[in-house]
This record gives sequence, C-alpha cells and structure tokens, in this order.
Amino acid sequence: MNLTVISGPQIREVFTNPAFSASDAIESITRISSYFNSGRKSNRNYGNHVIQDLVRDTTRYLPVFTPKIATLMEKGLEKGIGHSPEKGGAQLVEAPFPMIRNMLVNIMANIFLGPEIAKNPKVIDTIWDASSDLRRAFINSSIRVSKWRAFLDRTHLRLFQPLMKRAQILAEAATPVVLERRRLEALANESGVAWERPDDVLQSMLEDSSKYGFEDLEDVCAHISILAGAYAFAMADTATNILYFLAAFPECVEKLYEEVQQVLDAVQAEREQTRQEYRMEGKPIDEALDPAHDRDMSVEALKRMVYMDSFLREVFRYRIEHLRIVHLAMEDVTLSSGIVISKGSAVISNTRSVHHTPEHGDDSAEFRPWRYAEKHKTATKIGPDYLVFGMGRRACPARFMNIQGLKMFSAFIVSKYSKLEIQDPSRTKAAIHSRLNDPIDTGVNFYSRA
Ligand code: HEM
Repeated sequence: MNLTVISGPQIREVFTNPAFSASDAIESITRISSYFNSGRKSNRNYGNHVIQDLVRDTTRYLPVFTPKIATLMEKGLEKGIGHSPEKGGAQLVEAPFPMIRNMLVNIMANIFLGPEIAKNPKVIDTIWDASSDLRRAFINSSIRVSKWRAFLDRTHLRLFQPLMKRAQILAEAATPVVLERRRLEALANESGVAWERPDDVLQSMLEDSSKYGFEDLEDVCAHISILAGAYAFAMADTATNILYFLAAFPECVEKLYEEVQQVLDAVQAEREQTRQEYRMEGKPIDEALDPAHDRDMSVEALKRMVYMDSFLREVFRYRIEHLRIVHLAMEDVTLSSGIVISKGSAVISNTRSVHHTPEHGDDSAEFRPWRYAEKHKTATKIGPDYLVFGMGRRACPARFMNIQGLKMFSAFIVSKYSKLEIQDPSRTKAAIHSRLNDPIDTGVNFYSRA
C-alpha cells in the first residue's frame, strides 16, 4: 500500500475531507472487524456505526458512573500501591502497567456489568483477556502486512473465535443476574411500586437491544467485552505514562496537589453554604448533599481542575508519535498542493508539524505542563492544533470518559503521594516517550503523604 506523509495544512485538508477515512485505515492495519466478528452476532456488516454509537451513549452516563469509578479507583490504588506514611519510605511498584490495567479492568467490569457480576473472578479474567486481545491487535498491526499474513490472521480469528469465548463466559455469569432483574421488575410492576433499576451499561444495553439490533445476551456481552476491554487497555497505557511524567517532572506534583485541595475546599464550602440555605428555608437535605461526599472526585470538581487538564493536554501533545493517524483514500483525491492520493492509498500525518509549532508557544519543543491552563483549550478539545483524538465528525468519542478517568487517576496520585521516582533514572527519557508497543522495564517508587 502506498503511504504518503502529510504535514501542516494538508493534515486539516485530509481530516475534513470525507474521501479520507481513519476507520478504514485502522481496519486495513489491524483487521479489527474480523476480531469483532469472531464474537458478535449482530452488526457484522462492515462500516456500521454501532461501536461508535455505544461509546457515545455510554459517555452520557458519565455523571452516574463517576462516583463508582472514584470509589473503585481509590480502592484499586490502595491495593496496587498502598499508602504507608508512617514508614516514610517509598513503595516500589515494579510493573506499573499491569497494576493499573488490573485496577481499570475491575472498574470497567463494575460499570459495564454491575458489582454482582463483576465479583466473579472469571468475569475479571475475561475483561482482562479482552483488553489483551485489543492490545495485541493494535500492537501487532502494520500497514505493510502482506495479503497472505492478513488472510492467516482472519482465518485464525474465524477458527478460534476469541471474542465468542469471552462473550460466552460473560453471558454465563450474567444470566442468573439478568433473570433475577426481570423477576424483580415484574414483581415491582405487579405491586405498583417503583423498580430500583440497576444503573450499569448492561441494563441500558438490554433495554436498548432493539435500537442496536442485539440478538441475545451473548451478543450484548460480546459488545460489552469490546468496549470494556478497549477502555481498560487504552487508559492503562496513558495512565502509566502519566506516572512517569509525574516522576520525571516532580515540580508538577505539588502544583497539582495544591489545585486538587483548592478545588475540593471550594466545592466543600459551596455545599455547606447550600445546606445552610436549605436549613433556613426548611428544605430537607437529601443524600446528594451528604457532607460525607463533600470532597468526592465529582464531575464538577474534576471539571474545575484547569491545571490538571493542562498537564494532561501537554502530556498528550508531547508524547504523541511524530508520524501518527493513518487515513485511507476512498477515491482519488488531489490535495491543494497538487499531490494526488490515489484510491486505496494511505496518508499518515506528521503530527509534529502541528503539535510542535509556535502556535503552542516559543518553547513548543519543551514539556510545559501549564501551557494550556486558563486558555480554554481543554484536553478533550479537538482542533487542527491538537490531533491526539482526531478532528471533526469522526473524532474519538471515547475521549470524554478517557480524560475524565485520567484526571481522576492523577488527582488521586498527587493527593496520596508527595513524590514519585523512576526506579532506574537512566530510563527516564525512554519512559516519558514510551508508546503502547514499547513497554518500559523500570518501576516507580511512590512516597506517601503524611
Ligand atoms: C488514549 C486513548 C485513545 C486515543 C488517543 C484515541 C484516538 C483516536 C483517534 C485519533 C481516532 C480517529 C479520529 C478521526 O478519524 O479523526 C479515534 C477514533 C475512534 N476511537 Fe479512539 N482513542 C483512544 C481511546 C479509545 C477508546 C478507549 C475507545 C472505545 C472504548 C475509542 C473508540 C473510538 C472510536 C469508536 C473511534 C471512531 C470514531 C468514528 O469513526 O466516528 N477510542 N480515536
């Protein structure tokens, strides 16, 4: 396949031209739909948008999921790293990536399938395997793969049906819970009382089965396996990278900690003010205003963390590979520069030509964590100057949940640890420039706050 490198204004031209497709390029590089079709029963036609729609719909429930994610993340970090201020020493995590992936797999199992199903160790192992399937697909992918190799990969998937195996295990674990939900719903309807509807993704997908065309519970579970696995693998990669950045740029930890404390103090004071107003007006103080939740990592609190947001946008800008995001030409296209990209050829963006320009400041070659603070350029804000999540109508729909989760993760880390250290300092440069297919073989020391 011909591959042309594009730079600067050409990138915008390609991203906004519907004759170019990033998803078709991903398909020809990863053959990902063969993996999806090794397990899903519906939506097998190439080019359908059900995965995109599901990601968008799931994002709508972020306010519901956020308190659950916060509780599970705090517990996961406690288990994976620990907190021992009395020792005064460091806790060493030799392999941060699997520790974080473990935590995220547990979070995803809980929000996608609910706590009862997520308690089952087989379910946790299955989401872990699903995230490994996707990781493998993206890591082993190559635009230069031969037709013969692509054929073998597809045949392997058809024969071994890995996603079908994952879906069957999840469906087996989910069946008794789903049947019990149906029984309780019918009982509530009969007795005219409100049914306490479970608020996990499984319930929403079951209710929206006809909208998405799902065939049965196994089919629903195949789609859950794809989404939960994707979040676990993609977020684990970035969260690990964030740890290395916090260790490599220690001055960030204190500034971010101060911001987290200021934001939580302000939210707490406002909630107290509201409670006082309620008391004066004789209004009841409901659970939402319970003082026990005053310092939660809520959607509102995370939104106010502008330095945290800037730090993340800068990590993404700085770490992105220089040649990234491939688009496939779906027809012959002549770019304004006169270059002709013929149908079936691919273009790859030189993102450095966009991310390392004076538009970002004179020091765009440096890591400046507060570059975007108060500039109204959030880590989810896509545009021609920030291509991490793509641009335009086809931009990554998972970026909202991704960024919010990463903000929460970083806020917990700086709240619990005053200093992070890369175990082998000679690996610092490699650690902050690490990529998905480039695991870093050095651990991180975490110094607990008193
Ligand atoms: C750090 C993690 C991630 C990064 C950097 C990323 C980046 C991207 C990029 C560059 C695109 C192409 C956009 C374009 O064509 O303009 C994209 C598309 C997409 N991403 Fe992500 N992504 C991430 C995580 C995820 C996750 C976890 C999911 C699913 C749960 C996901 C689902 C999608 C989907 C469905 C599309 C296609 C959108 C469409 O065609 O309308 N992404 N992503």
